[in-house]
Amino acid sequence: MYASPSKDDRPADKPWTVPGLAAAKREGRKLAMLTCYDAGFARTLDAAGIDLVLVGDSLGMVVQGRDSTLPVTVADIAYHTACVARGLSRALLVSDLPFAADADPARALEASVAFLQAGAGMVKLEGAGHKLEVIRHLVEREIPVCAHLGLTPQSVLRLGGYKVQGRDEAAAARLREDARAVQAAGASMLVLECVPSGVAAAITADLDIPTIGIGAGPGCDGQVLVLHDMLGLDSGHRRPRFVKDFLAEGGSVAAAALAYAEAVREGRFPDAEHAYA
Ligand SMILES: Nc1nc(=O)c2c([nH]1)NC[C@@H]1CN(c3ccc(C(=O)N[C@@H](CCC(=O)O)C(=O)O)cc3)CN21
Ligand SMILES: CC(C)C(=O)C(=O)O
Repeated sequence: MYASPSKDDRPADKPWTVPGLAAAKREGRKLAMLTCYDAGFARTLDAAGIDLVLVGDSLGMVVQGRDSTLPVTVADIAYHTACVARGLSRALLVSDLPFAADADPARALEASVAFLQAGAGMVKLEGAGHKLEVIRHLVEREIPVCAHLGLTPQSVLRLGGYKVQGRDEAAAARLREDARAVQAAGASMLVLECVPSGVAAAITADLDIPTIGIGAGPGCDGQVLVLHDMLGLDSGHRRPRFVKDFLAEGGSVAAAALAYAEAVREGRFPDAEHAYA
């Protein structure tokens, strides 16, 4: 028997699709995203209503204990993508192209195919510039792409540390141009990391694709945090301003994920204390 549609059919209970993300933005529904690296946490986050999970190259730091994301390989991300995929039934799985795997279109395609075949629904890559060609190459070959601008951790050697980006007017204008360019290249979503709240809000208003902030203020269409950070684990370095421990108030991993999802949806996270002015 087919269930008839009713007011009780919440679209939030259906698996997320790429078109669903753009619809969420149009309808003003905020997206809650967390990183995740294994099936056990994936099941818990999925059940708590987390919309998107990211197998981020942050796994190099929080899982492997390295001091940057640069040593992470395509095989590492593919392995964790397969693990996470087995734990999900509703959340959309995004996998990070690690350092240099997106250096040219052919390499990026090969890695992205491996991630989609392991269960990802989208791949993420850092930057604009020559990466625009990579985005177009992937999107033309039916691979949904999430772009990532602002603080791009794979640029840590050039940047000299993990610092807020787009602080002066010229840098903010460049960031806004890059954001328009990744959308024009075909990106379906955009992560904005460590940018002043006003700049992120302006970019969010400029674009039709959802923006997902981390240290980018409350004006984005969604938020992401590293799982270990929102569970209060010691990351081995100074805790960034945007990190909030949701386990402290939740009392369990499931409650922490639920509290995070609700705080994002209701616009209570991030507040000014967890953003850059
Ligand atoms: N555990 C963890 N959480 C993350 O969010 C994260 C990683 N690892 N690894 C990869 C990158 C590195 N990230 C970081 C790391 C440090 C800061 C940080 O301390 N930022 C300063 C900004 C200072 C400024 O420029 O004003 C801060 O005080 O928040 C930000 C992002 C984000 N990503
Ligand atoms: C922090 C998020 C956005 C990320 O890129 C990662 O986990 O690698």
